[in-house]
Amino acid sequence: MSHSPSLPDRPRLDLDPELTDAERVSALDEHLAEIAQVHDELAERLDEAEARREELENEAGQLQRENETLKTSSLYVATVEELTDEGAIVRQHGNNQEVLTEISPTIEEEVDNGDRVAVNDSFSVQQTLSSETDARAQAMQVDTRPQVSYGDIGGIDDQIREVREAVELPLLDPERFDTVGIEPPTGVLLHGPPGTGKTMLAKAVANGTDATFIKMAGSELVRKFIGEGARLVRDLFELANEHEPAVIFIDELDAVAAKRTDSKTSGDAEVQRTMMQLLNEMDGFDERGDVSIIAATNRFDMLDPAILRPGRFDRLIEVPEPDAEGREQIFQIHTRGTTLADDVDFEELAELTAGRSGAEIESLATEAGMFAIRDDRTEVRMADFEAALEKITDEDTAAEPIAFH
Ligand SMILES: Nc1ncnc2c1ncn2[C@@H]1O[C@H](COP(=O)(O)OP(=O)(O)OP(=O)(O)O)[C@@H](O)[C@H]1O
Repeated sequence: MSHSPSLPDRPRLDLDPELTDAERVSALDEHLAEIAQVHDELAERLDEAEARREELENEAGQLQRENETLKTSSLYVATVEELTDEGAIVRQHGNNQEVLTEISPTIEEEVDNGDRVAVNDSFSVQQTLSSETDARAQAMQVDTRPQVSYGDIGGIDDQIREVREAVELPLLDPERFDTVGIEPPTGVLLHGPPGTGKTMLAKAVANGTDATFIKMAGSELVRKFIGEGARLVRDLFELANEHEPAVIFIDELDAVAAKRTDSKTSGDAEVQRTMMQLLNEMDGFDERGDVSIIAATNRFDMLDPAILRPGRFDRLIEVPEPDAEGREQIFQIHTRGTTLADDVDFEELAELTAGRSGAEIESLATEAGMFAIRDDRTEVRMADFEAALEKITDEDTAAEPIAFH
């Protein structure tokens, strides 16, 4: 197809006034023929242009559709294992498949080993994932100055003492262990029902030793960051080293360290890999500096005994539901900033809340405050606590038929 930009010249007609009629007619005929020719030529050009327009329209439509599918089709998340001359080796999360693939030229420069990237159906790397979506940032919560102190925790004084012995002493006074000739515990495992202050305790230890608190939730490792568990565990210990002194807190340890089952599903294999990485990190713990490891679980019975061997989580501390005295203390702690009426009796409230955890007592105190606010009062009365307790008990009954006491 020709696309010559210039159009044929417009035929000109110069009639000599001296011409005879016959000559004039023949000149006009000739001119008409020229015009007809230019017309044909232009008509042909127009056809060509129309055809070209149609072709371009089709092309545009196709690109538009491709663009839409690219935008709407899901991309898979993978990690770049290695950049080679032949392309990038990426490992897809979820199924752990390793593939040799190419990187889209527009982002070739940005991609590095270890990056999280998005790949399309044919595994070609389409984009690198920004730091906001970076699993490391999402999976770990770093608090350089946790605000919890031992005085904020009620009813578990023995546990506080035990944790301090196991974690603070080796950090603050390592010679004492040397002198007696014993190894300080490697990891402390807090176990007990939910909401009893295990996380608080780990934060308070970090606060008490001026250490950075780094938390990772075991359940998220296996649910949200499938395929990345082992790498994240390695990152966790690396991060702790960078932030020395640091307290590593692994919540819901049972999610990554459950007893081995016979099933050979890939999910299980993935959890196993994560646990192996954790065991490796803990076994290499001697060379580590001022890093303490604390873990928590509500499902002690589910733990793989391998994780409890000496040199791993070798200090077990049970954090039970608070007793009456503990509940009274927790009421006091969570109403420190509250204006209380004289009739508020924590001893009685403690009796009324048998079986409740610290977390539940905290929400009870908040709920009681809400009753006072609704009633336009500035002080919270005993009746507000009672109403709050009733509300919470009703909610429990609605949520599950077997309620607390
Ligand atoms: N012993 C306690 N003293 C004071 N407050 C407590 C106590 N236990 C729990 N709380 C309150 O409940 C909240 C939740 O507690 P925390 O997260 O420490 O519980 P946990 O044992 O780690 O729970 P889970 O097992 O569900 O992670 C705390 O922020 C705190 O306000």
